Amino acid sequence: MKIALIGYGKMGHEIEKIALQRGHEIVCTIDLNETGKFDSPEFRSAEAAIEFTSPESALQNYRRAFAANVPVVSGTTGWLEHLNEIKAACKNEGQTFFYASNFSLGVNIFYALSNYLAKIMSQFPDYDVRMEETHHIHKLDAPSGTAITLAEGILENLGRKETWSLNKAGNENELEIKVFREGEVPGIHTVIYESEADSIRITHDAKSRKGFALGAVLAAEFTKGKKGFLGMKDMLNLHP
Ligand SMILES: NC(=O)C1=CN([C@@H]2O[C@H](COP(=O)(O)OP(=O)(O)OC[C@H]3O[C@@H](n4cnc5c(N)ncnc54)[C@H](O)[C@@H]3O)[C@@H](O)[C@H]2O)C=CC1
Ligand SMILES: O=C(O)C1=N[C@H](C(=O)O)C[C@H](O)C1
Repeated sequence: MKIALIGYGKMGHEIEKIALQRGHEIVCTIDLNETGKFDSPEFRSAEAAIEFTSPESALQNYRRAFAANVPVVSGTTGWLEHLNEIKAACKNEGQTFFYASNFSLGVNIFYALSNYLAKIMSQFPDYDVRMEETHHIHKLDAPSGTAITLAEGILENLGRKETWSLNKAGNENELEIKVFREGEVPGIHTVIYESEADSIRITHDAKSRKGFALGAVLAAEFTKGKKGFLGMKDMLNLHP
């Protein structure tokens, strides 16, 4: 497949390695201040563009790729206030867009496990729930996109928390997400249920960025011949 990379940072480089190993061709890379490349024949020839940039630039990148009729796979976090605009572009303009807050298989299994645990815990109000996430010091957004997806699943399935809050314990209707930034940590997410008697913790600990990158390349392969807004639920049959 002909793949373009929008964002040639930590994830862009990791994705390039996996894409080449899987026999794909990288036809174009676009990083900061290279927007002219969106109009190039190389970019226009891409069968999918994989976008990992920054919260502020993601939306513009999607629009530019759509203008060239190139399907987009994106993992950039922190831009979801514009989600409806992108869903509308898929529906009304026939664009293809695949989004995941986390592309790794392990985290998507973890989402399903956490949703199931929350459903069980809806019957046991003696347990309070909180979350923790740890990432490298370069990360721009907090909490992580993964933590927000986990929190949304818990709110939906637990039924006794109304919203999540960042680093703010105390209000019993709020699910606290505690954020840590340390060294070069690729990503650790923990969900903790605690009663007076005991605690139950489930953790996903990424060993590297390989799992995220493989998932993004698999998603690009999955978009072939498809239109509309796609996600991991479409690619994997994991979420209850
Ligand atoms: N969904 C997932 O599975 C994962 C998501 N991420 C997310 O992906 C994003 C990028 O992560 P990293 O690669 O670690 O960051 P990074 O900072 O290493 O790389 C981002 C790259 O995008 C470039 N960039 C910034 N603005 C741009 C623009 N307007 N056009 C083109 N390029 C631009 C930067 O110069 C940089 O090279 C973050 O939002 C992060 O949270 C990261 C890992 C996994
Ligand atoms: O910025 C990162 O590195 C990561 N970002 C994603 C997120 O915000 O959840 C996914 C992963 O945890 C790594």
